[in-house]
Amino acid sequence: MRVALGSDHGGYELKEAILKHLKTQGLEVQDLGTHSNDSVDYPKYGFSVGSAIIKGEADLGIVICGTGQGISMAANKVPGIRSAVCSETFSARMSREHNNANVLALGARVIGVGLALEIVDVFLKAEFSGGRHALRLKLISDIECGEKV
Ligand SMILES: O=C(CO)[C@H](O)[C@H](O)COP(=O)(O)O
Repeated sequence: MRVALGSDHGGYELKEAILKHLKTQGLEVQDLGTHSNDSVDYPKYGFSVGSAIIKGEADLGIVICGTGQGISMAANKVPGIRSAVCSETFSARMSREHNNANVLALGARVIGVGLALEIVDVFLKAEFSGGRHALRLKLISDIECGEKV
């Protein structure tokens, strides 16, 4: 599995911990920045991760900022991206099983590293259930195309 990672300065240290964690699991990880604690603008990193997935360069993405909210909003503006902010493992699993989320968003100022790594593991392991959920995702996609649902 190929995973794209991105964060702003608020998420930089957690991104580094996740990068190390995923590499020890033998996953192919693309680090799209940021690369220091210097202040940057999170939309750029949400866009980079979302674009990598849509271009087929990564299977799933993980984005991190202070709260996870802003970078998730930015990633969700890339058509085809379904980014879910998760602060516990249940939502992380359901975001894959029911919503086929392709990006996990974390708030480095919200949760600690230990919980974040557990959430990452659950998210990457879970699989989309399909069935009735696929129809609902089609409706989300219709909204994205400007259709009324
Ligand atoms: O959480 C975030 C966006 O949702 C950002 O990380 C946060 O807004 C950055 O704040 P500051 O510039 O004060 O470090």
